[in-house]
Amino acid sequence: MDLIHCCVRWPWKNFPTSKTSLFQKEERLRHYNPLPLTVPAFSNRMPAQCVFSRIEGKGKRSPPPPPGGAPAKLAAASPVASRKWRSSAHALRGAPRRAQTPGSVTYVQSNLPRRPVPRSPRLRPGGAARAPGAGRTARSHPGAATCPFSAKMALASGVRFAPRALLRPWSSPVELFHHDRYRHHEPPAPVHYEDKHVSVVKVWGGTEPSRYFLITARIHKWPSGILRLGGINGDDISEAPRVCPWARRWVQTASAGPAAALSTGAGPSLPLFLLLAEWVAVMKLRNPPVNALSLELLTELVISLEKLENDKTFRGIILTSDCPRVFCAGLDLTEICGRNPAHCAEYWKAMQELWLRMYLSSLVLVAAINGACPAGGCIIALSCDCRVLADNPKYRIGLNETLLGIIAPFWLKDTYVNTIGHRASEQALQLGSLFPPAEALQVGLVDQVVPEDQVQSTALSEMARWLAVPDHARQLTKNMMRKATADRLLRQRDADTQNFVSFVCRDSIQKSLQAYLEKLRQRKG
Ligand SMILES: CCCCC/C=C\C/C=C\CC/C=C/CC(=O)SCCNC(=O)CCNC(=O)[C@H](O)C(C)(C)COP(=O)(O)OP(=O)(O)OC[C@H]1O[C@@H](n2cnc3c(N)ncnc32)[C@H](O)[C@@H]1OP(=O)(O)O
Repeated sequence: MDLIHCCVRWPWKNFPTSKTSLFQKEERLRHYNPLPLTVPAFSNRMPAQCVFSRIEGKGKRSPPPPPGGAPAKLAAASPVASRKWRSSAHALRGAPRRAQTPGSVTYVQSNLPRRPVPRSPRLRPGGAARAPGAGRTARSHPGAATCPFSAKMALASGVRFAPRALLRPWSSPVELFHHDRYRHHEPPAPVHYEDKHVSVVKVWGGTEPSRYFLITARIHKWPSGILRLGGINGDDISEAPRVCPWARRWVQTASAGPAAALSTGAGPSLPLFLLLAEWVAVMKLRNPPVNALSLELLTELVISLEKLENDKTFRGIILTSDCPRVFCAGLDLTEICGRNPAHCAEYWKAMQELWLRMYLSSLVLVAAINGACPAGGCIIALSCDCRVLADNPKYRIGLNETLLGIIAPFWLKDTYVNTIGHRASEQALQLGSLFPPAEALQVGLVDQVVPEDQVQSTALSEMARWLAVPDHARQLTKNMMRKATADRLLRQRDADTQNFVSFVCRDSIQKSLQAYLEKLRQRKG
């Protein structure tokens, strides 16, 4: 199994959601206006703050990433993830750290007006419809006067209350544009910002209500012309890891291009545009040939889930397969065929544990089902919050236990019933139905069926949709919906294990499992 971490542009996590907190924040900022704002600490929670800053004059080489914290946690979770984190973190850290050289950075910050200001910042895209008073309120602080970029952008976009927008170090007019759009459920539209240093050529919104987007910008006098600053809209997930490295690339380009000035201290300074990154883990099941749930894979999954749950950097996991044509073949029959009862018991406990963790996970789990998904594979998918299935008639999904001569335990049945209802489950379970995509969609087993090459990007869009909901409300609701089902297993876990062991260890069941495995092997030949 592989963990790949990608950034989803997600600025809301630390955004004050309640009116009170937003108001308090504003009040605090209005009366206490320390200048310059301190460079935000590089925290575990937010690997990259959206900093709207400008580097001026001499810069120092960026220091190494901090010890401990998120890198250490990630290192424990996955060396790959850790490497990726470190490289991106390093890149993202580079600029703000350089900026910490006294006097070398100016946070874009405006004089805060003493007069009351509208509480809800509204942005009007296109720049034409400037909000009344925007010109008066969006004056920059003298320290920021050398950086007209942000103020101009804010003005062009018609920010009603630019100072507040600019004071939030993780915010920018571009983000606010999207927040606002989102709140008003309007489709995103391209915007255009101009500055003598940078034009943000286009902000590509995801289809509403997703809010990740990419920004294309032109850095004037920049040899490479248009530069993609970040975003993943419409990209295949396999490209998602590029989202973080954009910052690294940008910084690298910066030191190679005209902005070599940054390191030499000569030449013009350039605005630096860092985007907030939050993290969605992409878990790829990789247990060839068919991702059968071996004891090892189950254990890996449980451990990874626990680590991701505990690492508050993550809000969601996209679960998909690295094996061609198969999402997950369900229980590894070799783990319960010809094995002793103790092994079967250990195996079943691991299966229970995985289901419990997934079913009650506080993270958003999206299954990107890019292959066949029978039996236990279907249960893995049903434990997620949302399922996107590739439109291929060979990729069938369902609980086919009866066809193997075995019986789905009550909690598998409950999961099925909770998803597709009682009557449909009754029929499908008895018949051991495996549904092709169109039927799976019709019966409600999956939420979307899309062409195979769009499974990952659709999963990402779905993820954005689910992450749009405040975590606490979504988590409590999930718990409310699922707890009773999970509790039922928790109450009878030992009995369920005993049932399983005594059932699969019966001679007759062992024989039918053997015969089934044999059939699978022969089918290949
Ligand atoms: C009243 C008392 C009640 C008590 C109740 C208590 C407990 C209940 C008891 C039991 C409940 C158990 C719940 C079970 C849920 C399950 O998950 S059972 C597993 C069901 N899985 C399947 O049926 C899937 C079978 N596989 C396939 O259909 C196909 O392999 C595939 C996934 C569609 C892929 O097809 P493809 O053509 O690509 O591959 P091959 O078929 O050629 O297979 C390649 C290779 O892999 C082996 N293999 C396939 N599936 C499994 C598997 N599940 N486990 C182990 N090995 C598998 C296959 O044999 C081939 O092997 P090779 O020839 O050696 O290469």
